[in-house]
Amino acid sequence: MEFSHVPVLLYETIDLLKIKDGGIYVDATLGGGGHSEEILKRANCRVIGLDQDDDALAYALKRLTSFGDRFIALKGNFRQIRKVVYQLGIDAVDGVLMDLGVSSFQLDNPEKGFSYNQDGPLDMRMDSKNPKTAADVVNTYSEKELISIFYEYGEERYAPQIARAIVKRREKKPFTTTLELAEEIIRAVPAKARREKHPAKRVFQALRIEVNDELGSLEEGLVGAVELLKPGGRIVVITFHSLEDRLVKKFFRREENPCVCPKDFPVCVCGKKPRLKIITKKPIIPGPQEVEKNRRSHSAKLRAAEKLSFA
Ligand SMILES: C[S@@+](CC[C@H](N)C(=O)[O-])C[C@H]1O[C@@H](n2cnc3c(N)ncnc32)[C@H](O)[C@@H]1O
Repeated sequence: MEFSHVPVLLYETIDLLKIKDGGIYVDATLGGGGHSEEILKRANCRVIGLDQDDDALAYALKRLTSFGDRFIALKGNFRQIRKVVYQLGIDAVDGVLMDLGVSSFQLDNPEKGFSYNQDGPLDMRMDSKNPKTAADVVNTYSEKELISIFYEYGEERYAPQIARAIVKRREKKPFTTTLELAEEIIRAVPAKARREKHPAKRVFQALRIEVNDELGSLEEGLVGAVELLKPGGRIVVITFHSLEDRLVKKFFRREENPCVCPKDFPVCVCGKKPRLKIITKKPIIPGPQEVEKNRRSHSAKLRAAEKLSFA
């Protein structure tokens, strides 16, 4: 299958990273290498590209081979960003980029099991070594657990109806494919919900987040990234749904203003020092032209912060 992915908010991202000669940058979500390529073109710098998907790594390696040893591709989860970079003998970097979620290549490849429009195995693992698939979640989690992940990770209002239908159906035959599940969800929701977005959209998002522990990885990845940054180094994060964006916003705010002393204390006694300065007071979003050219960019939000010199 042809690898196709249009990088989102490309020039905004590269400008915010302040790419410079001699700099070292981590593209923690390498994907098709679109952002990495632009970083490498911008200055005589180095890029460490990280991805947990073998197919993405293979494609990006081929695409960026002309940059020689300025580009290194590594397999790994960005929750271990520090460990992976330290293993290269590098103890600090000038910038980190996280362009979250899955690429168009992953979404459009039915074999990966992310699509509710095309049939494929109910998989959804970005890392094929991950032992848990979406089928495992759907066929083994209790009804209560399914309701909870559909509510929490999918913000799905019909979570109880959908979980009930899944549990009833799997008693007869476990789910194995994406369309089996999508069709069951369509049957489970009221008719009016079938007229708006695809009724399976939110449940598929929830399952993907659960299978890949996306929010847990993000929390750990952000902590690791900040520790890895040099003073003055920047972190840029592009999110695609409100759960991710909220997490990044809160993390940046906590790092900018970490004091936990009661408000009426005249001076800070908790000793927590700020480590970041937020660069984007409001998130940057794609303009209408970008959204028109690339529909998948419509929900993107970019936030950036800089590591403080004394942090
Ligand atoms: C939106 S795509 C990135 C696209 C890329 N910026 C480009 O221009 O082609 C996200 C990529 O990050 C990878 N990914 C998502 N979460 C990850 C994680 N926790 N650790 C490593 N890679 C991750 C996915 O496998 C996917 O290839």
